Amino acid sequence: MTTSSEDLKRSAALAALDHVGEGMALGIGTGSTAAHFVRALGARVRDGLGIVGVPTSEETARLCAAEGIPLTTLDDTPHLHLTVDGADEIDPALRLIKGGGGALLREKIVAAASDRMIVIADGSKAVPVLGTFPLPIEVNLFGLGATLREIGLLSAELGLEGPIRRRLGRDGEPFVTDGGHAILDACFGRIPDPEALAATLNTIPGVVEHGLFIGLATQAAIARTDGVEWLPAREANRPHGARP
Ligand SMILES: O=C(CO)[C@H](O)[C@H](O)COP(=O)(O)O
Repeated sequence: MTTSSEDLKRSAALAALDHVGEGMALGIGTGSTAAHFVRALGARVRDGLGIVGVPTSEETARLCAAEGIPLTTLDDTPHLHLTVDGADEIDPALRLIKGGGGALLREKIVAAASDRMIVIADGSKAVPVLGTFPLPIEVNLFGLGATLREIGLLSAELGLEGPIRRRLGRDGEPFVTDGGHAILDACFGRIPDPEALAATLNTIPGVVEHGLFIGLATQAAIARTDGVEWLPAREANRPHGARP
């Protein structure tokens, strides 16, 4: 019997669900893998599990509502126990590229508000070096051309070259995030020093956020045909608010 990629995503989601307990405040991720988690969590909630969730996108909020998962906001619940989310790439140090679904800003805010972040993914997302997946960068619509130029110039100083394109939606129109911003997809290829690139992007005024998640994931559940591999690069329970 063959195992489909959806089966693997579901296996990773179910492995993460084992870490959810009564009374938890959860960050709930976005994307097709996170959707498996939402559906499995919904079934547990209907069986009586008491949790509240903060969704990382309008799409996830709609799915949670359909599953009967009680939702809250970071205004009412600013400290979360655990976030479960997918990723586009995961390296051995648990550094991530996220934002393939365009939700990276809320995903990063929610992950940063959480004691722990479990990344769920099928094996295709585990890479030795980040960068094959184009890096999503959320930018303000004002000054978009100038921001794009600045990203190109500063990343070239780090030895990173390649096209940077404004993302289009399925309808061919420019993609707009839940926060009303644009996404640029930077096709740099290998990113040997993600910390340096993150620090550089953080200095560019029009950049709202970027898809490099560094020091946020505490564990990853990577589902392969022979089972779920956990990457515990660091033990869970990063002190709240402490980031390297
Ligand atoms: O970062 C994300 C959305 O912004 C997703 O978690 C990431 O794109 C993975 O999605 P999928 O599980 O559908 O492959």
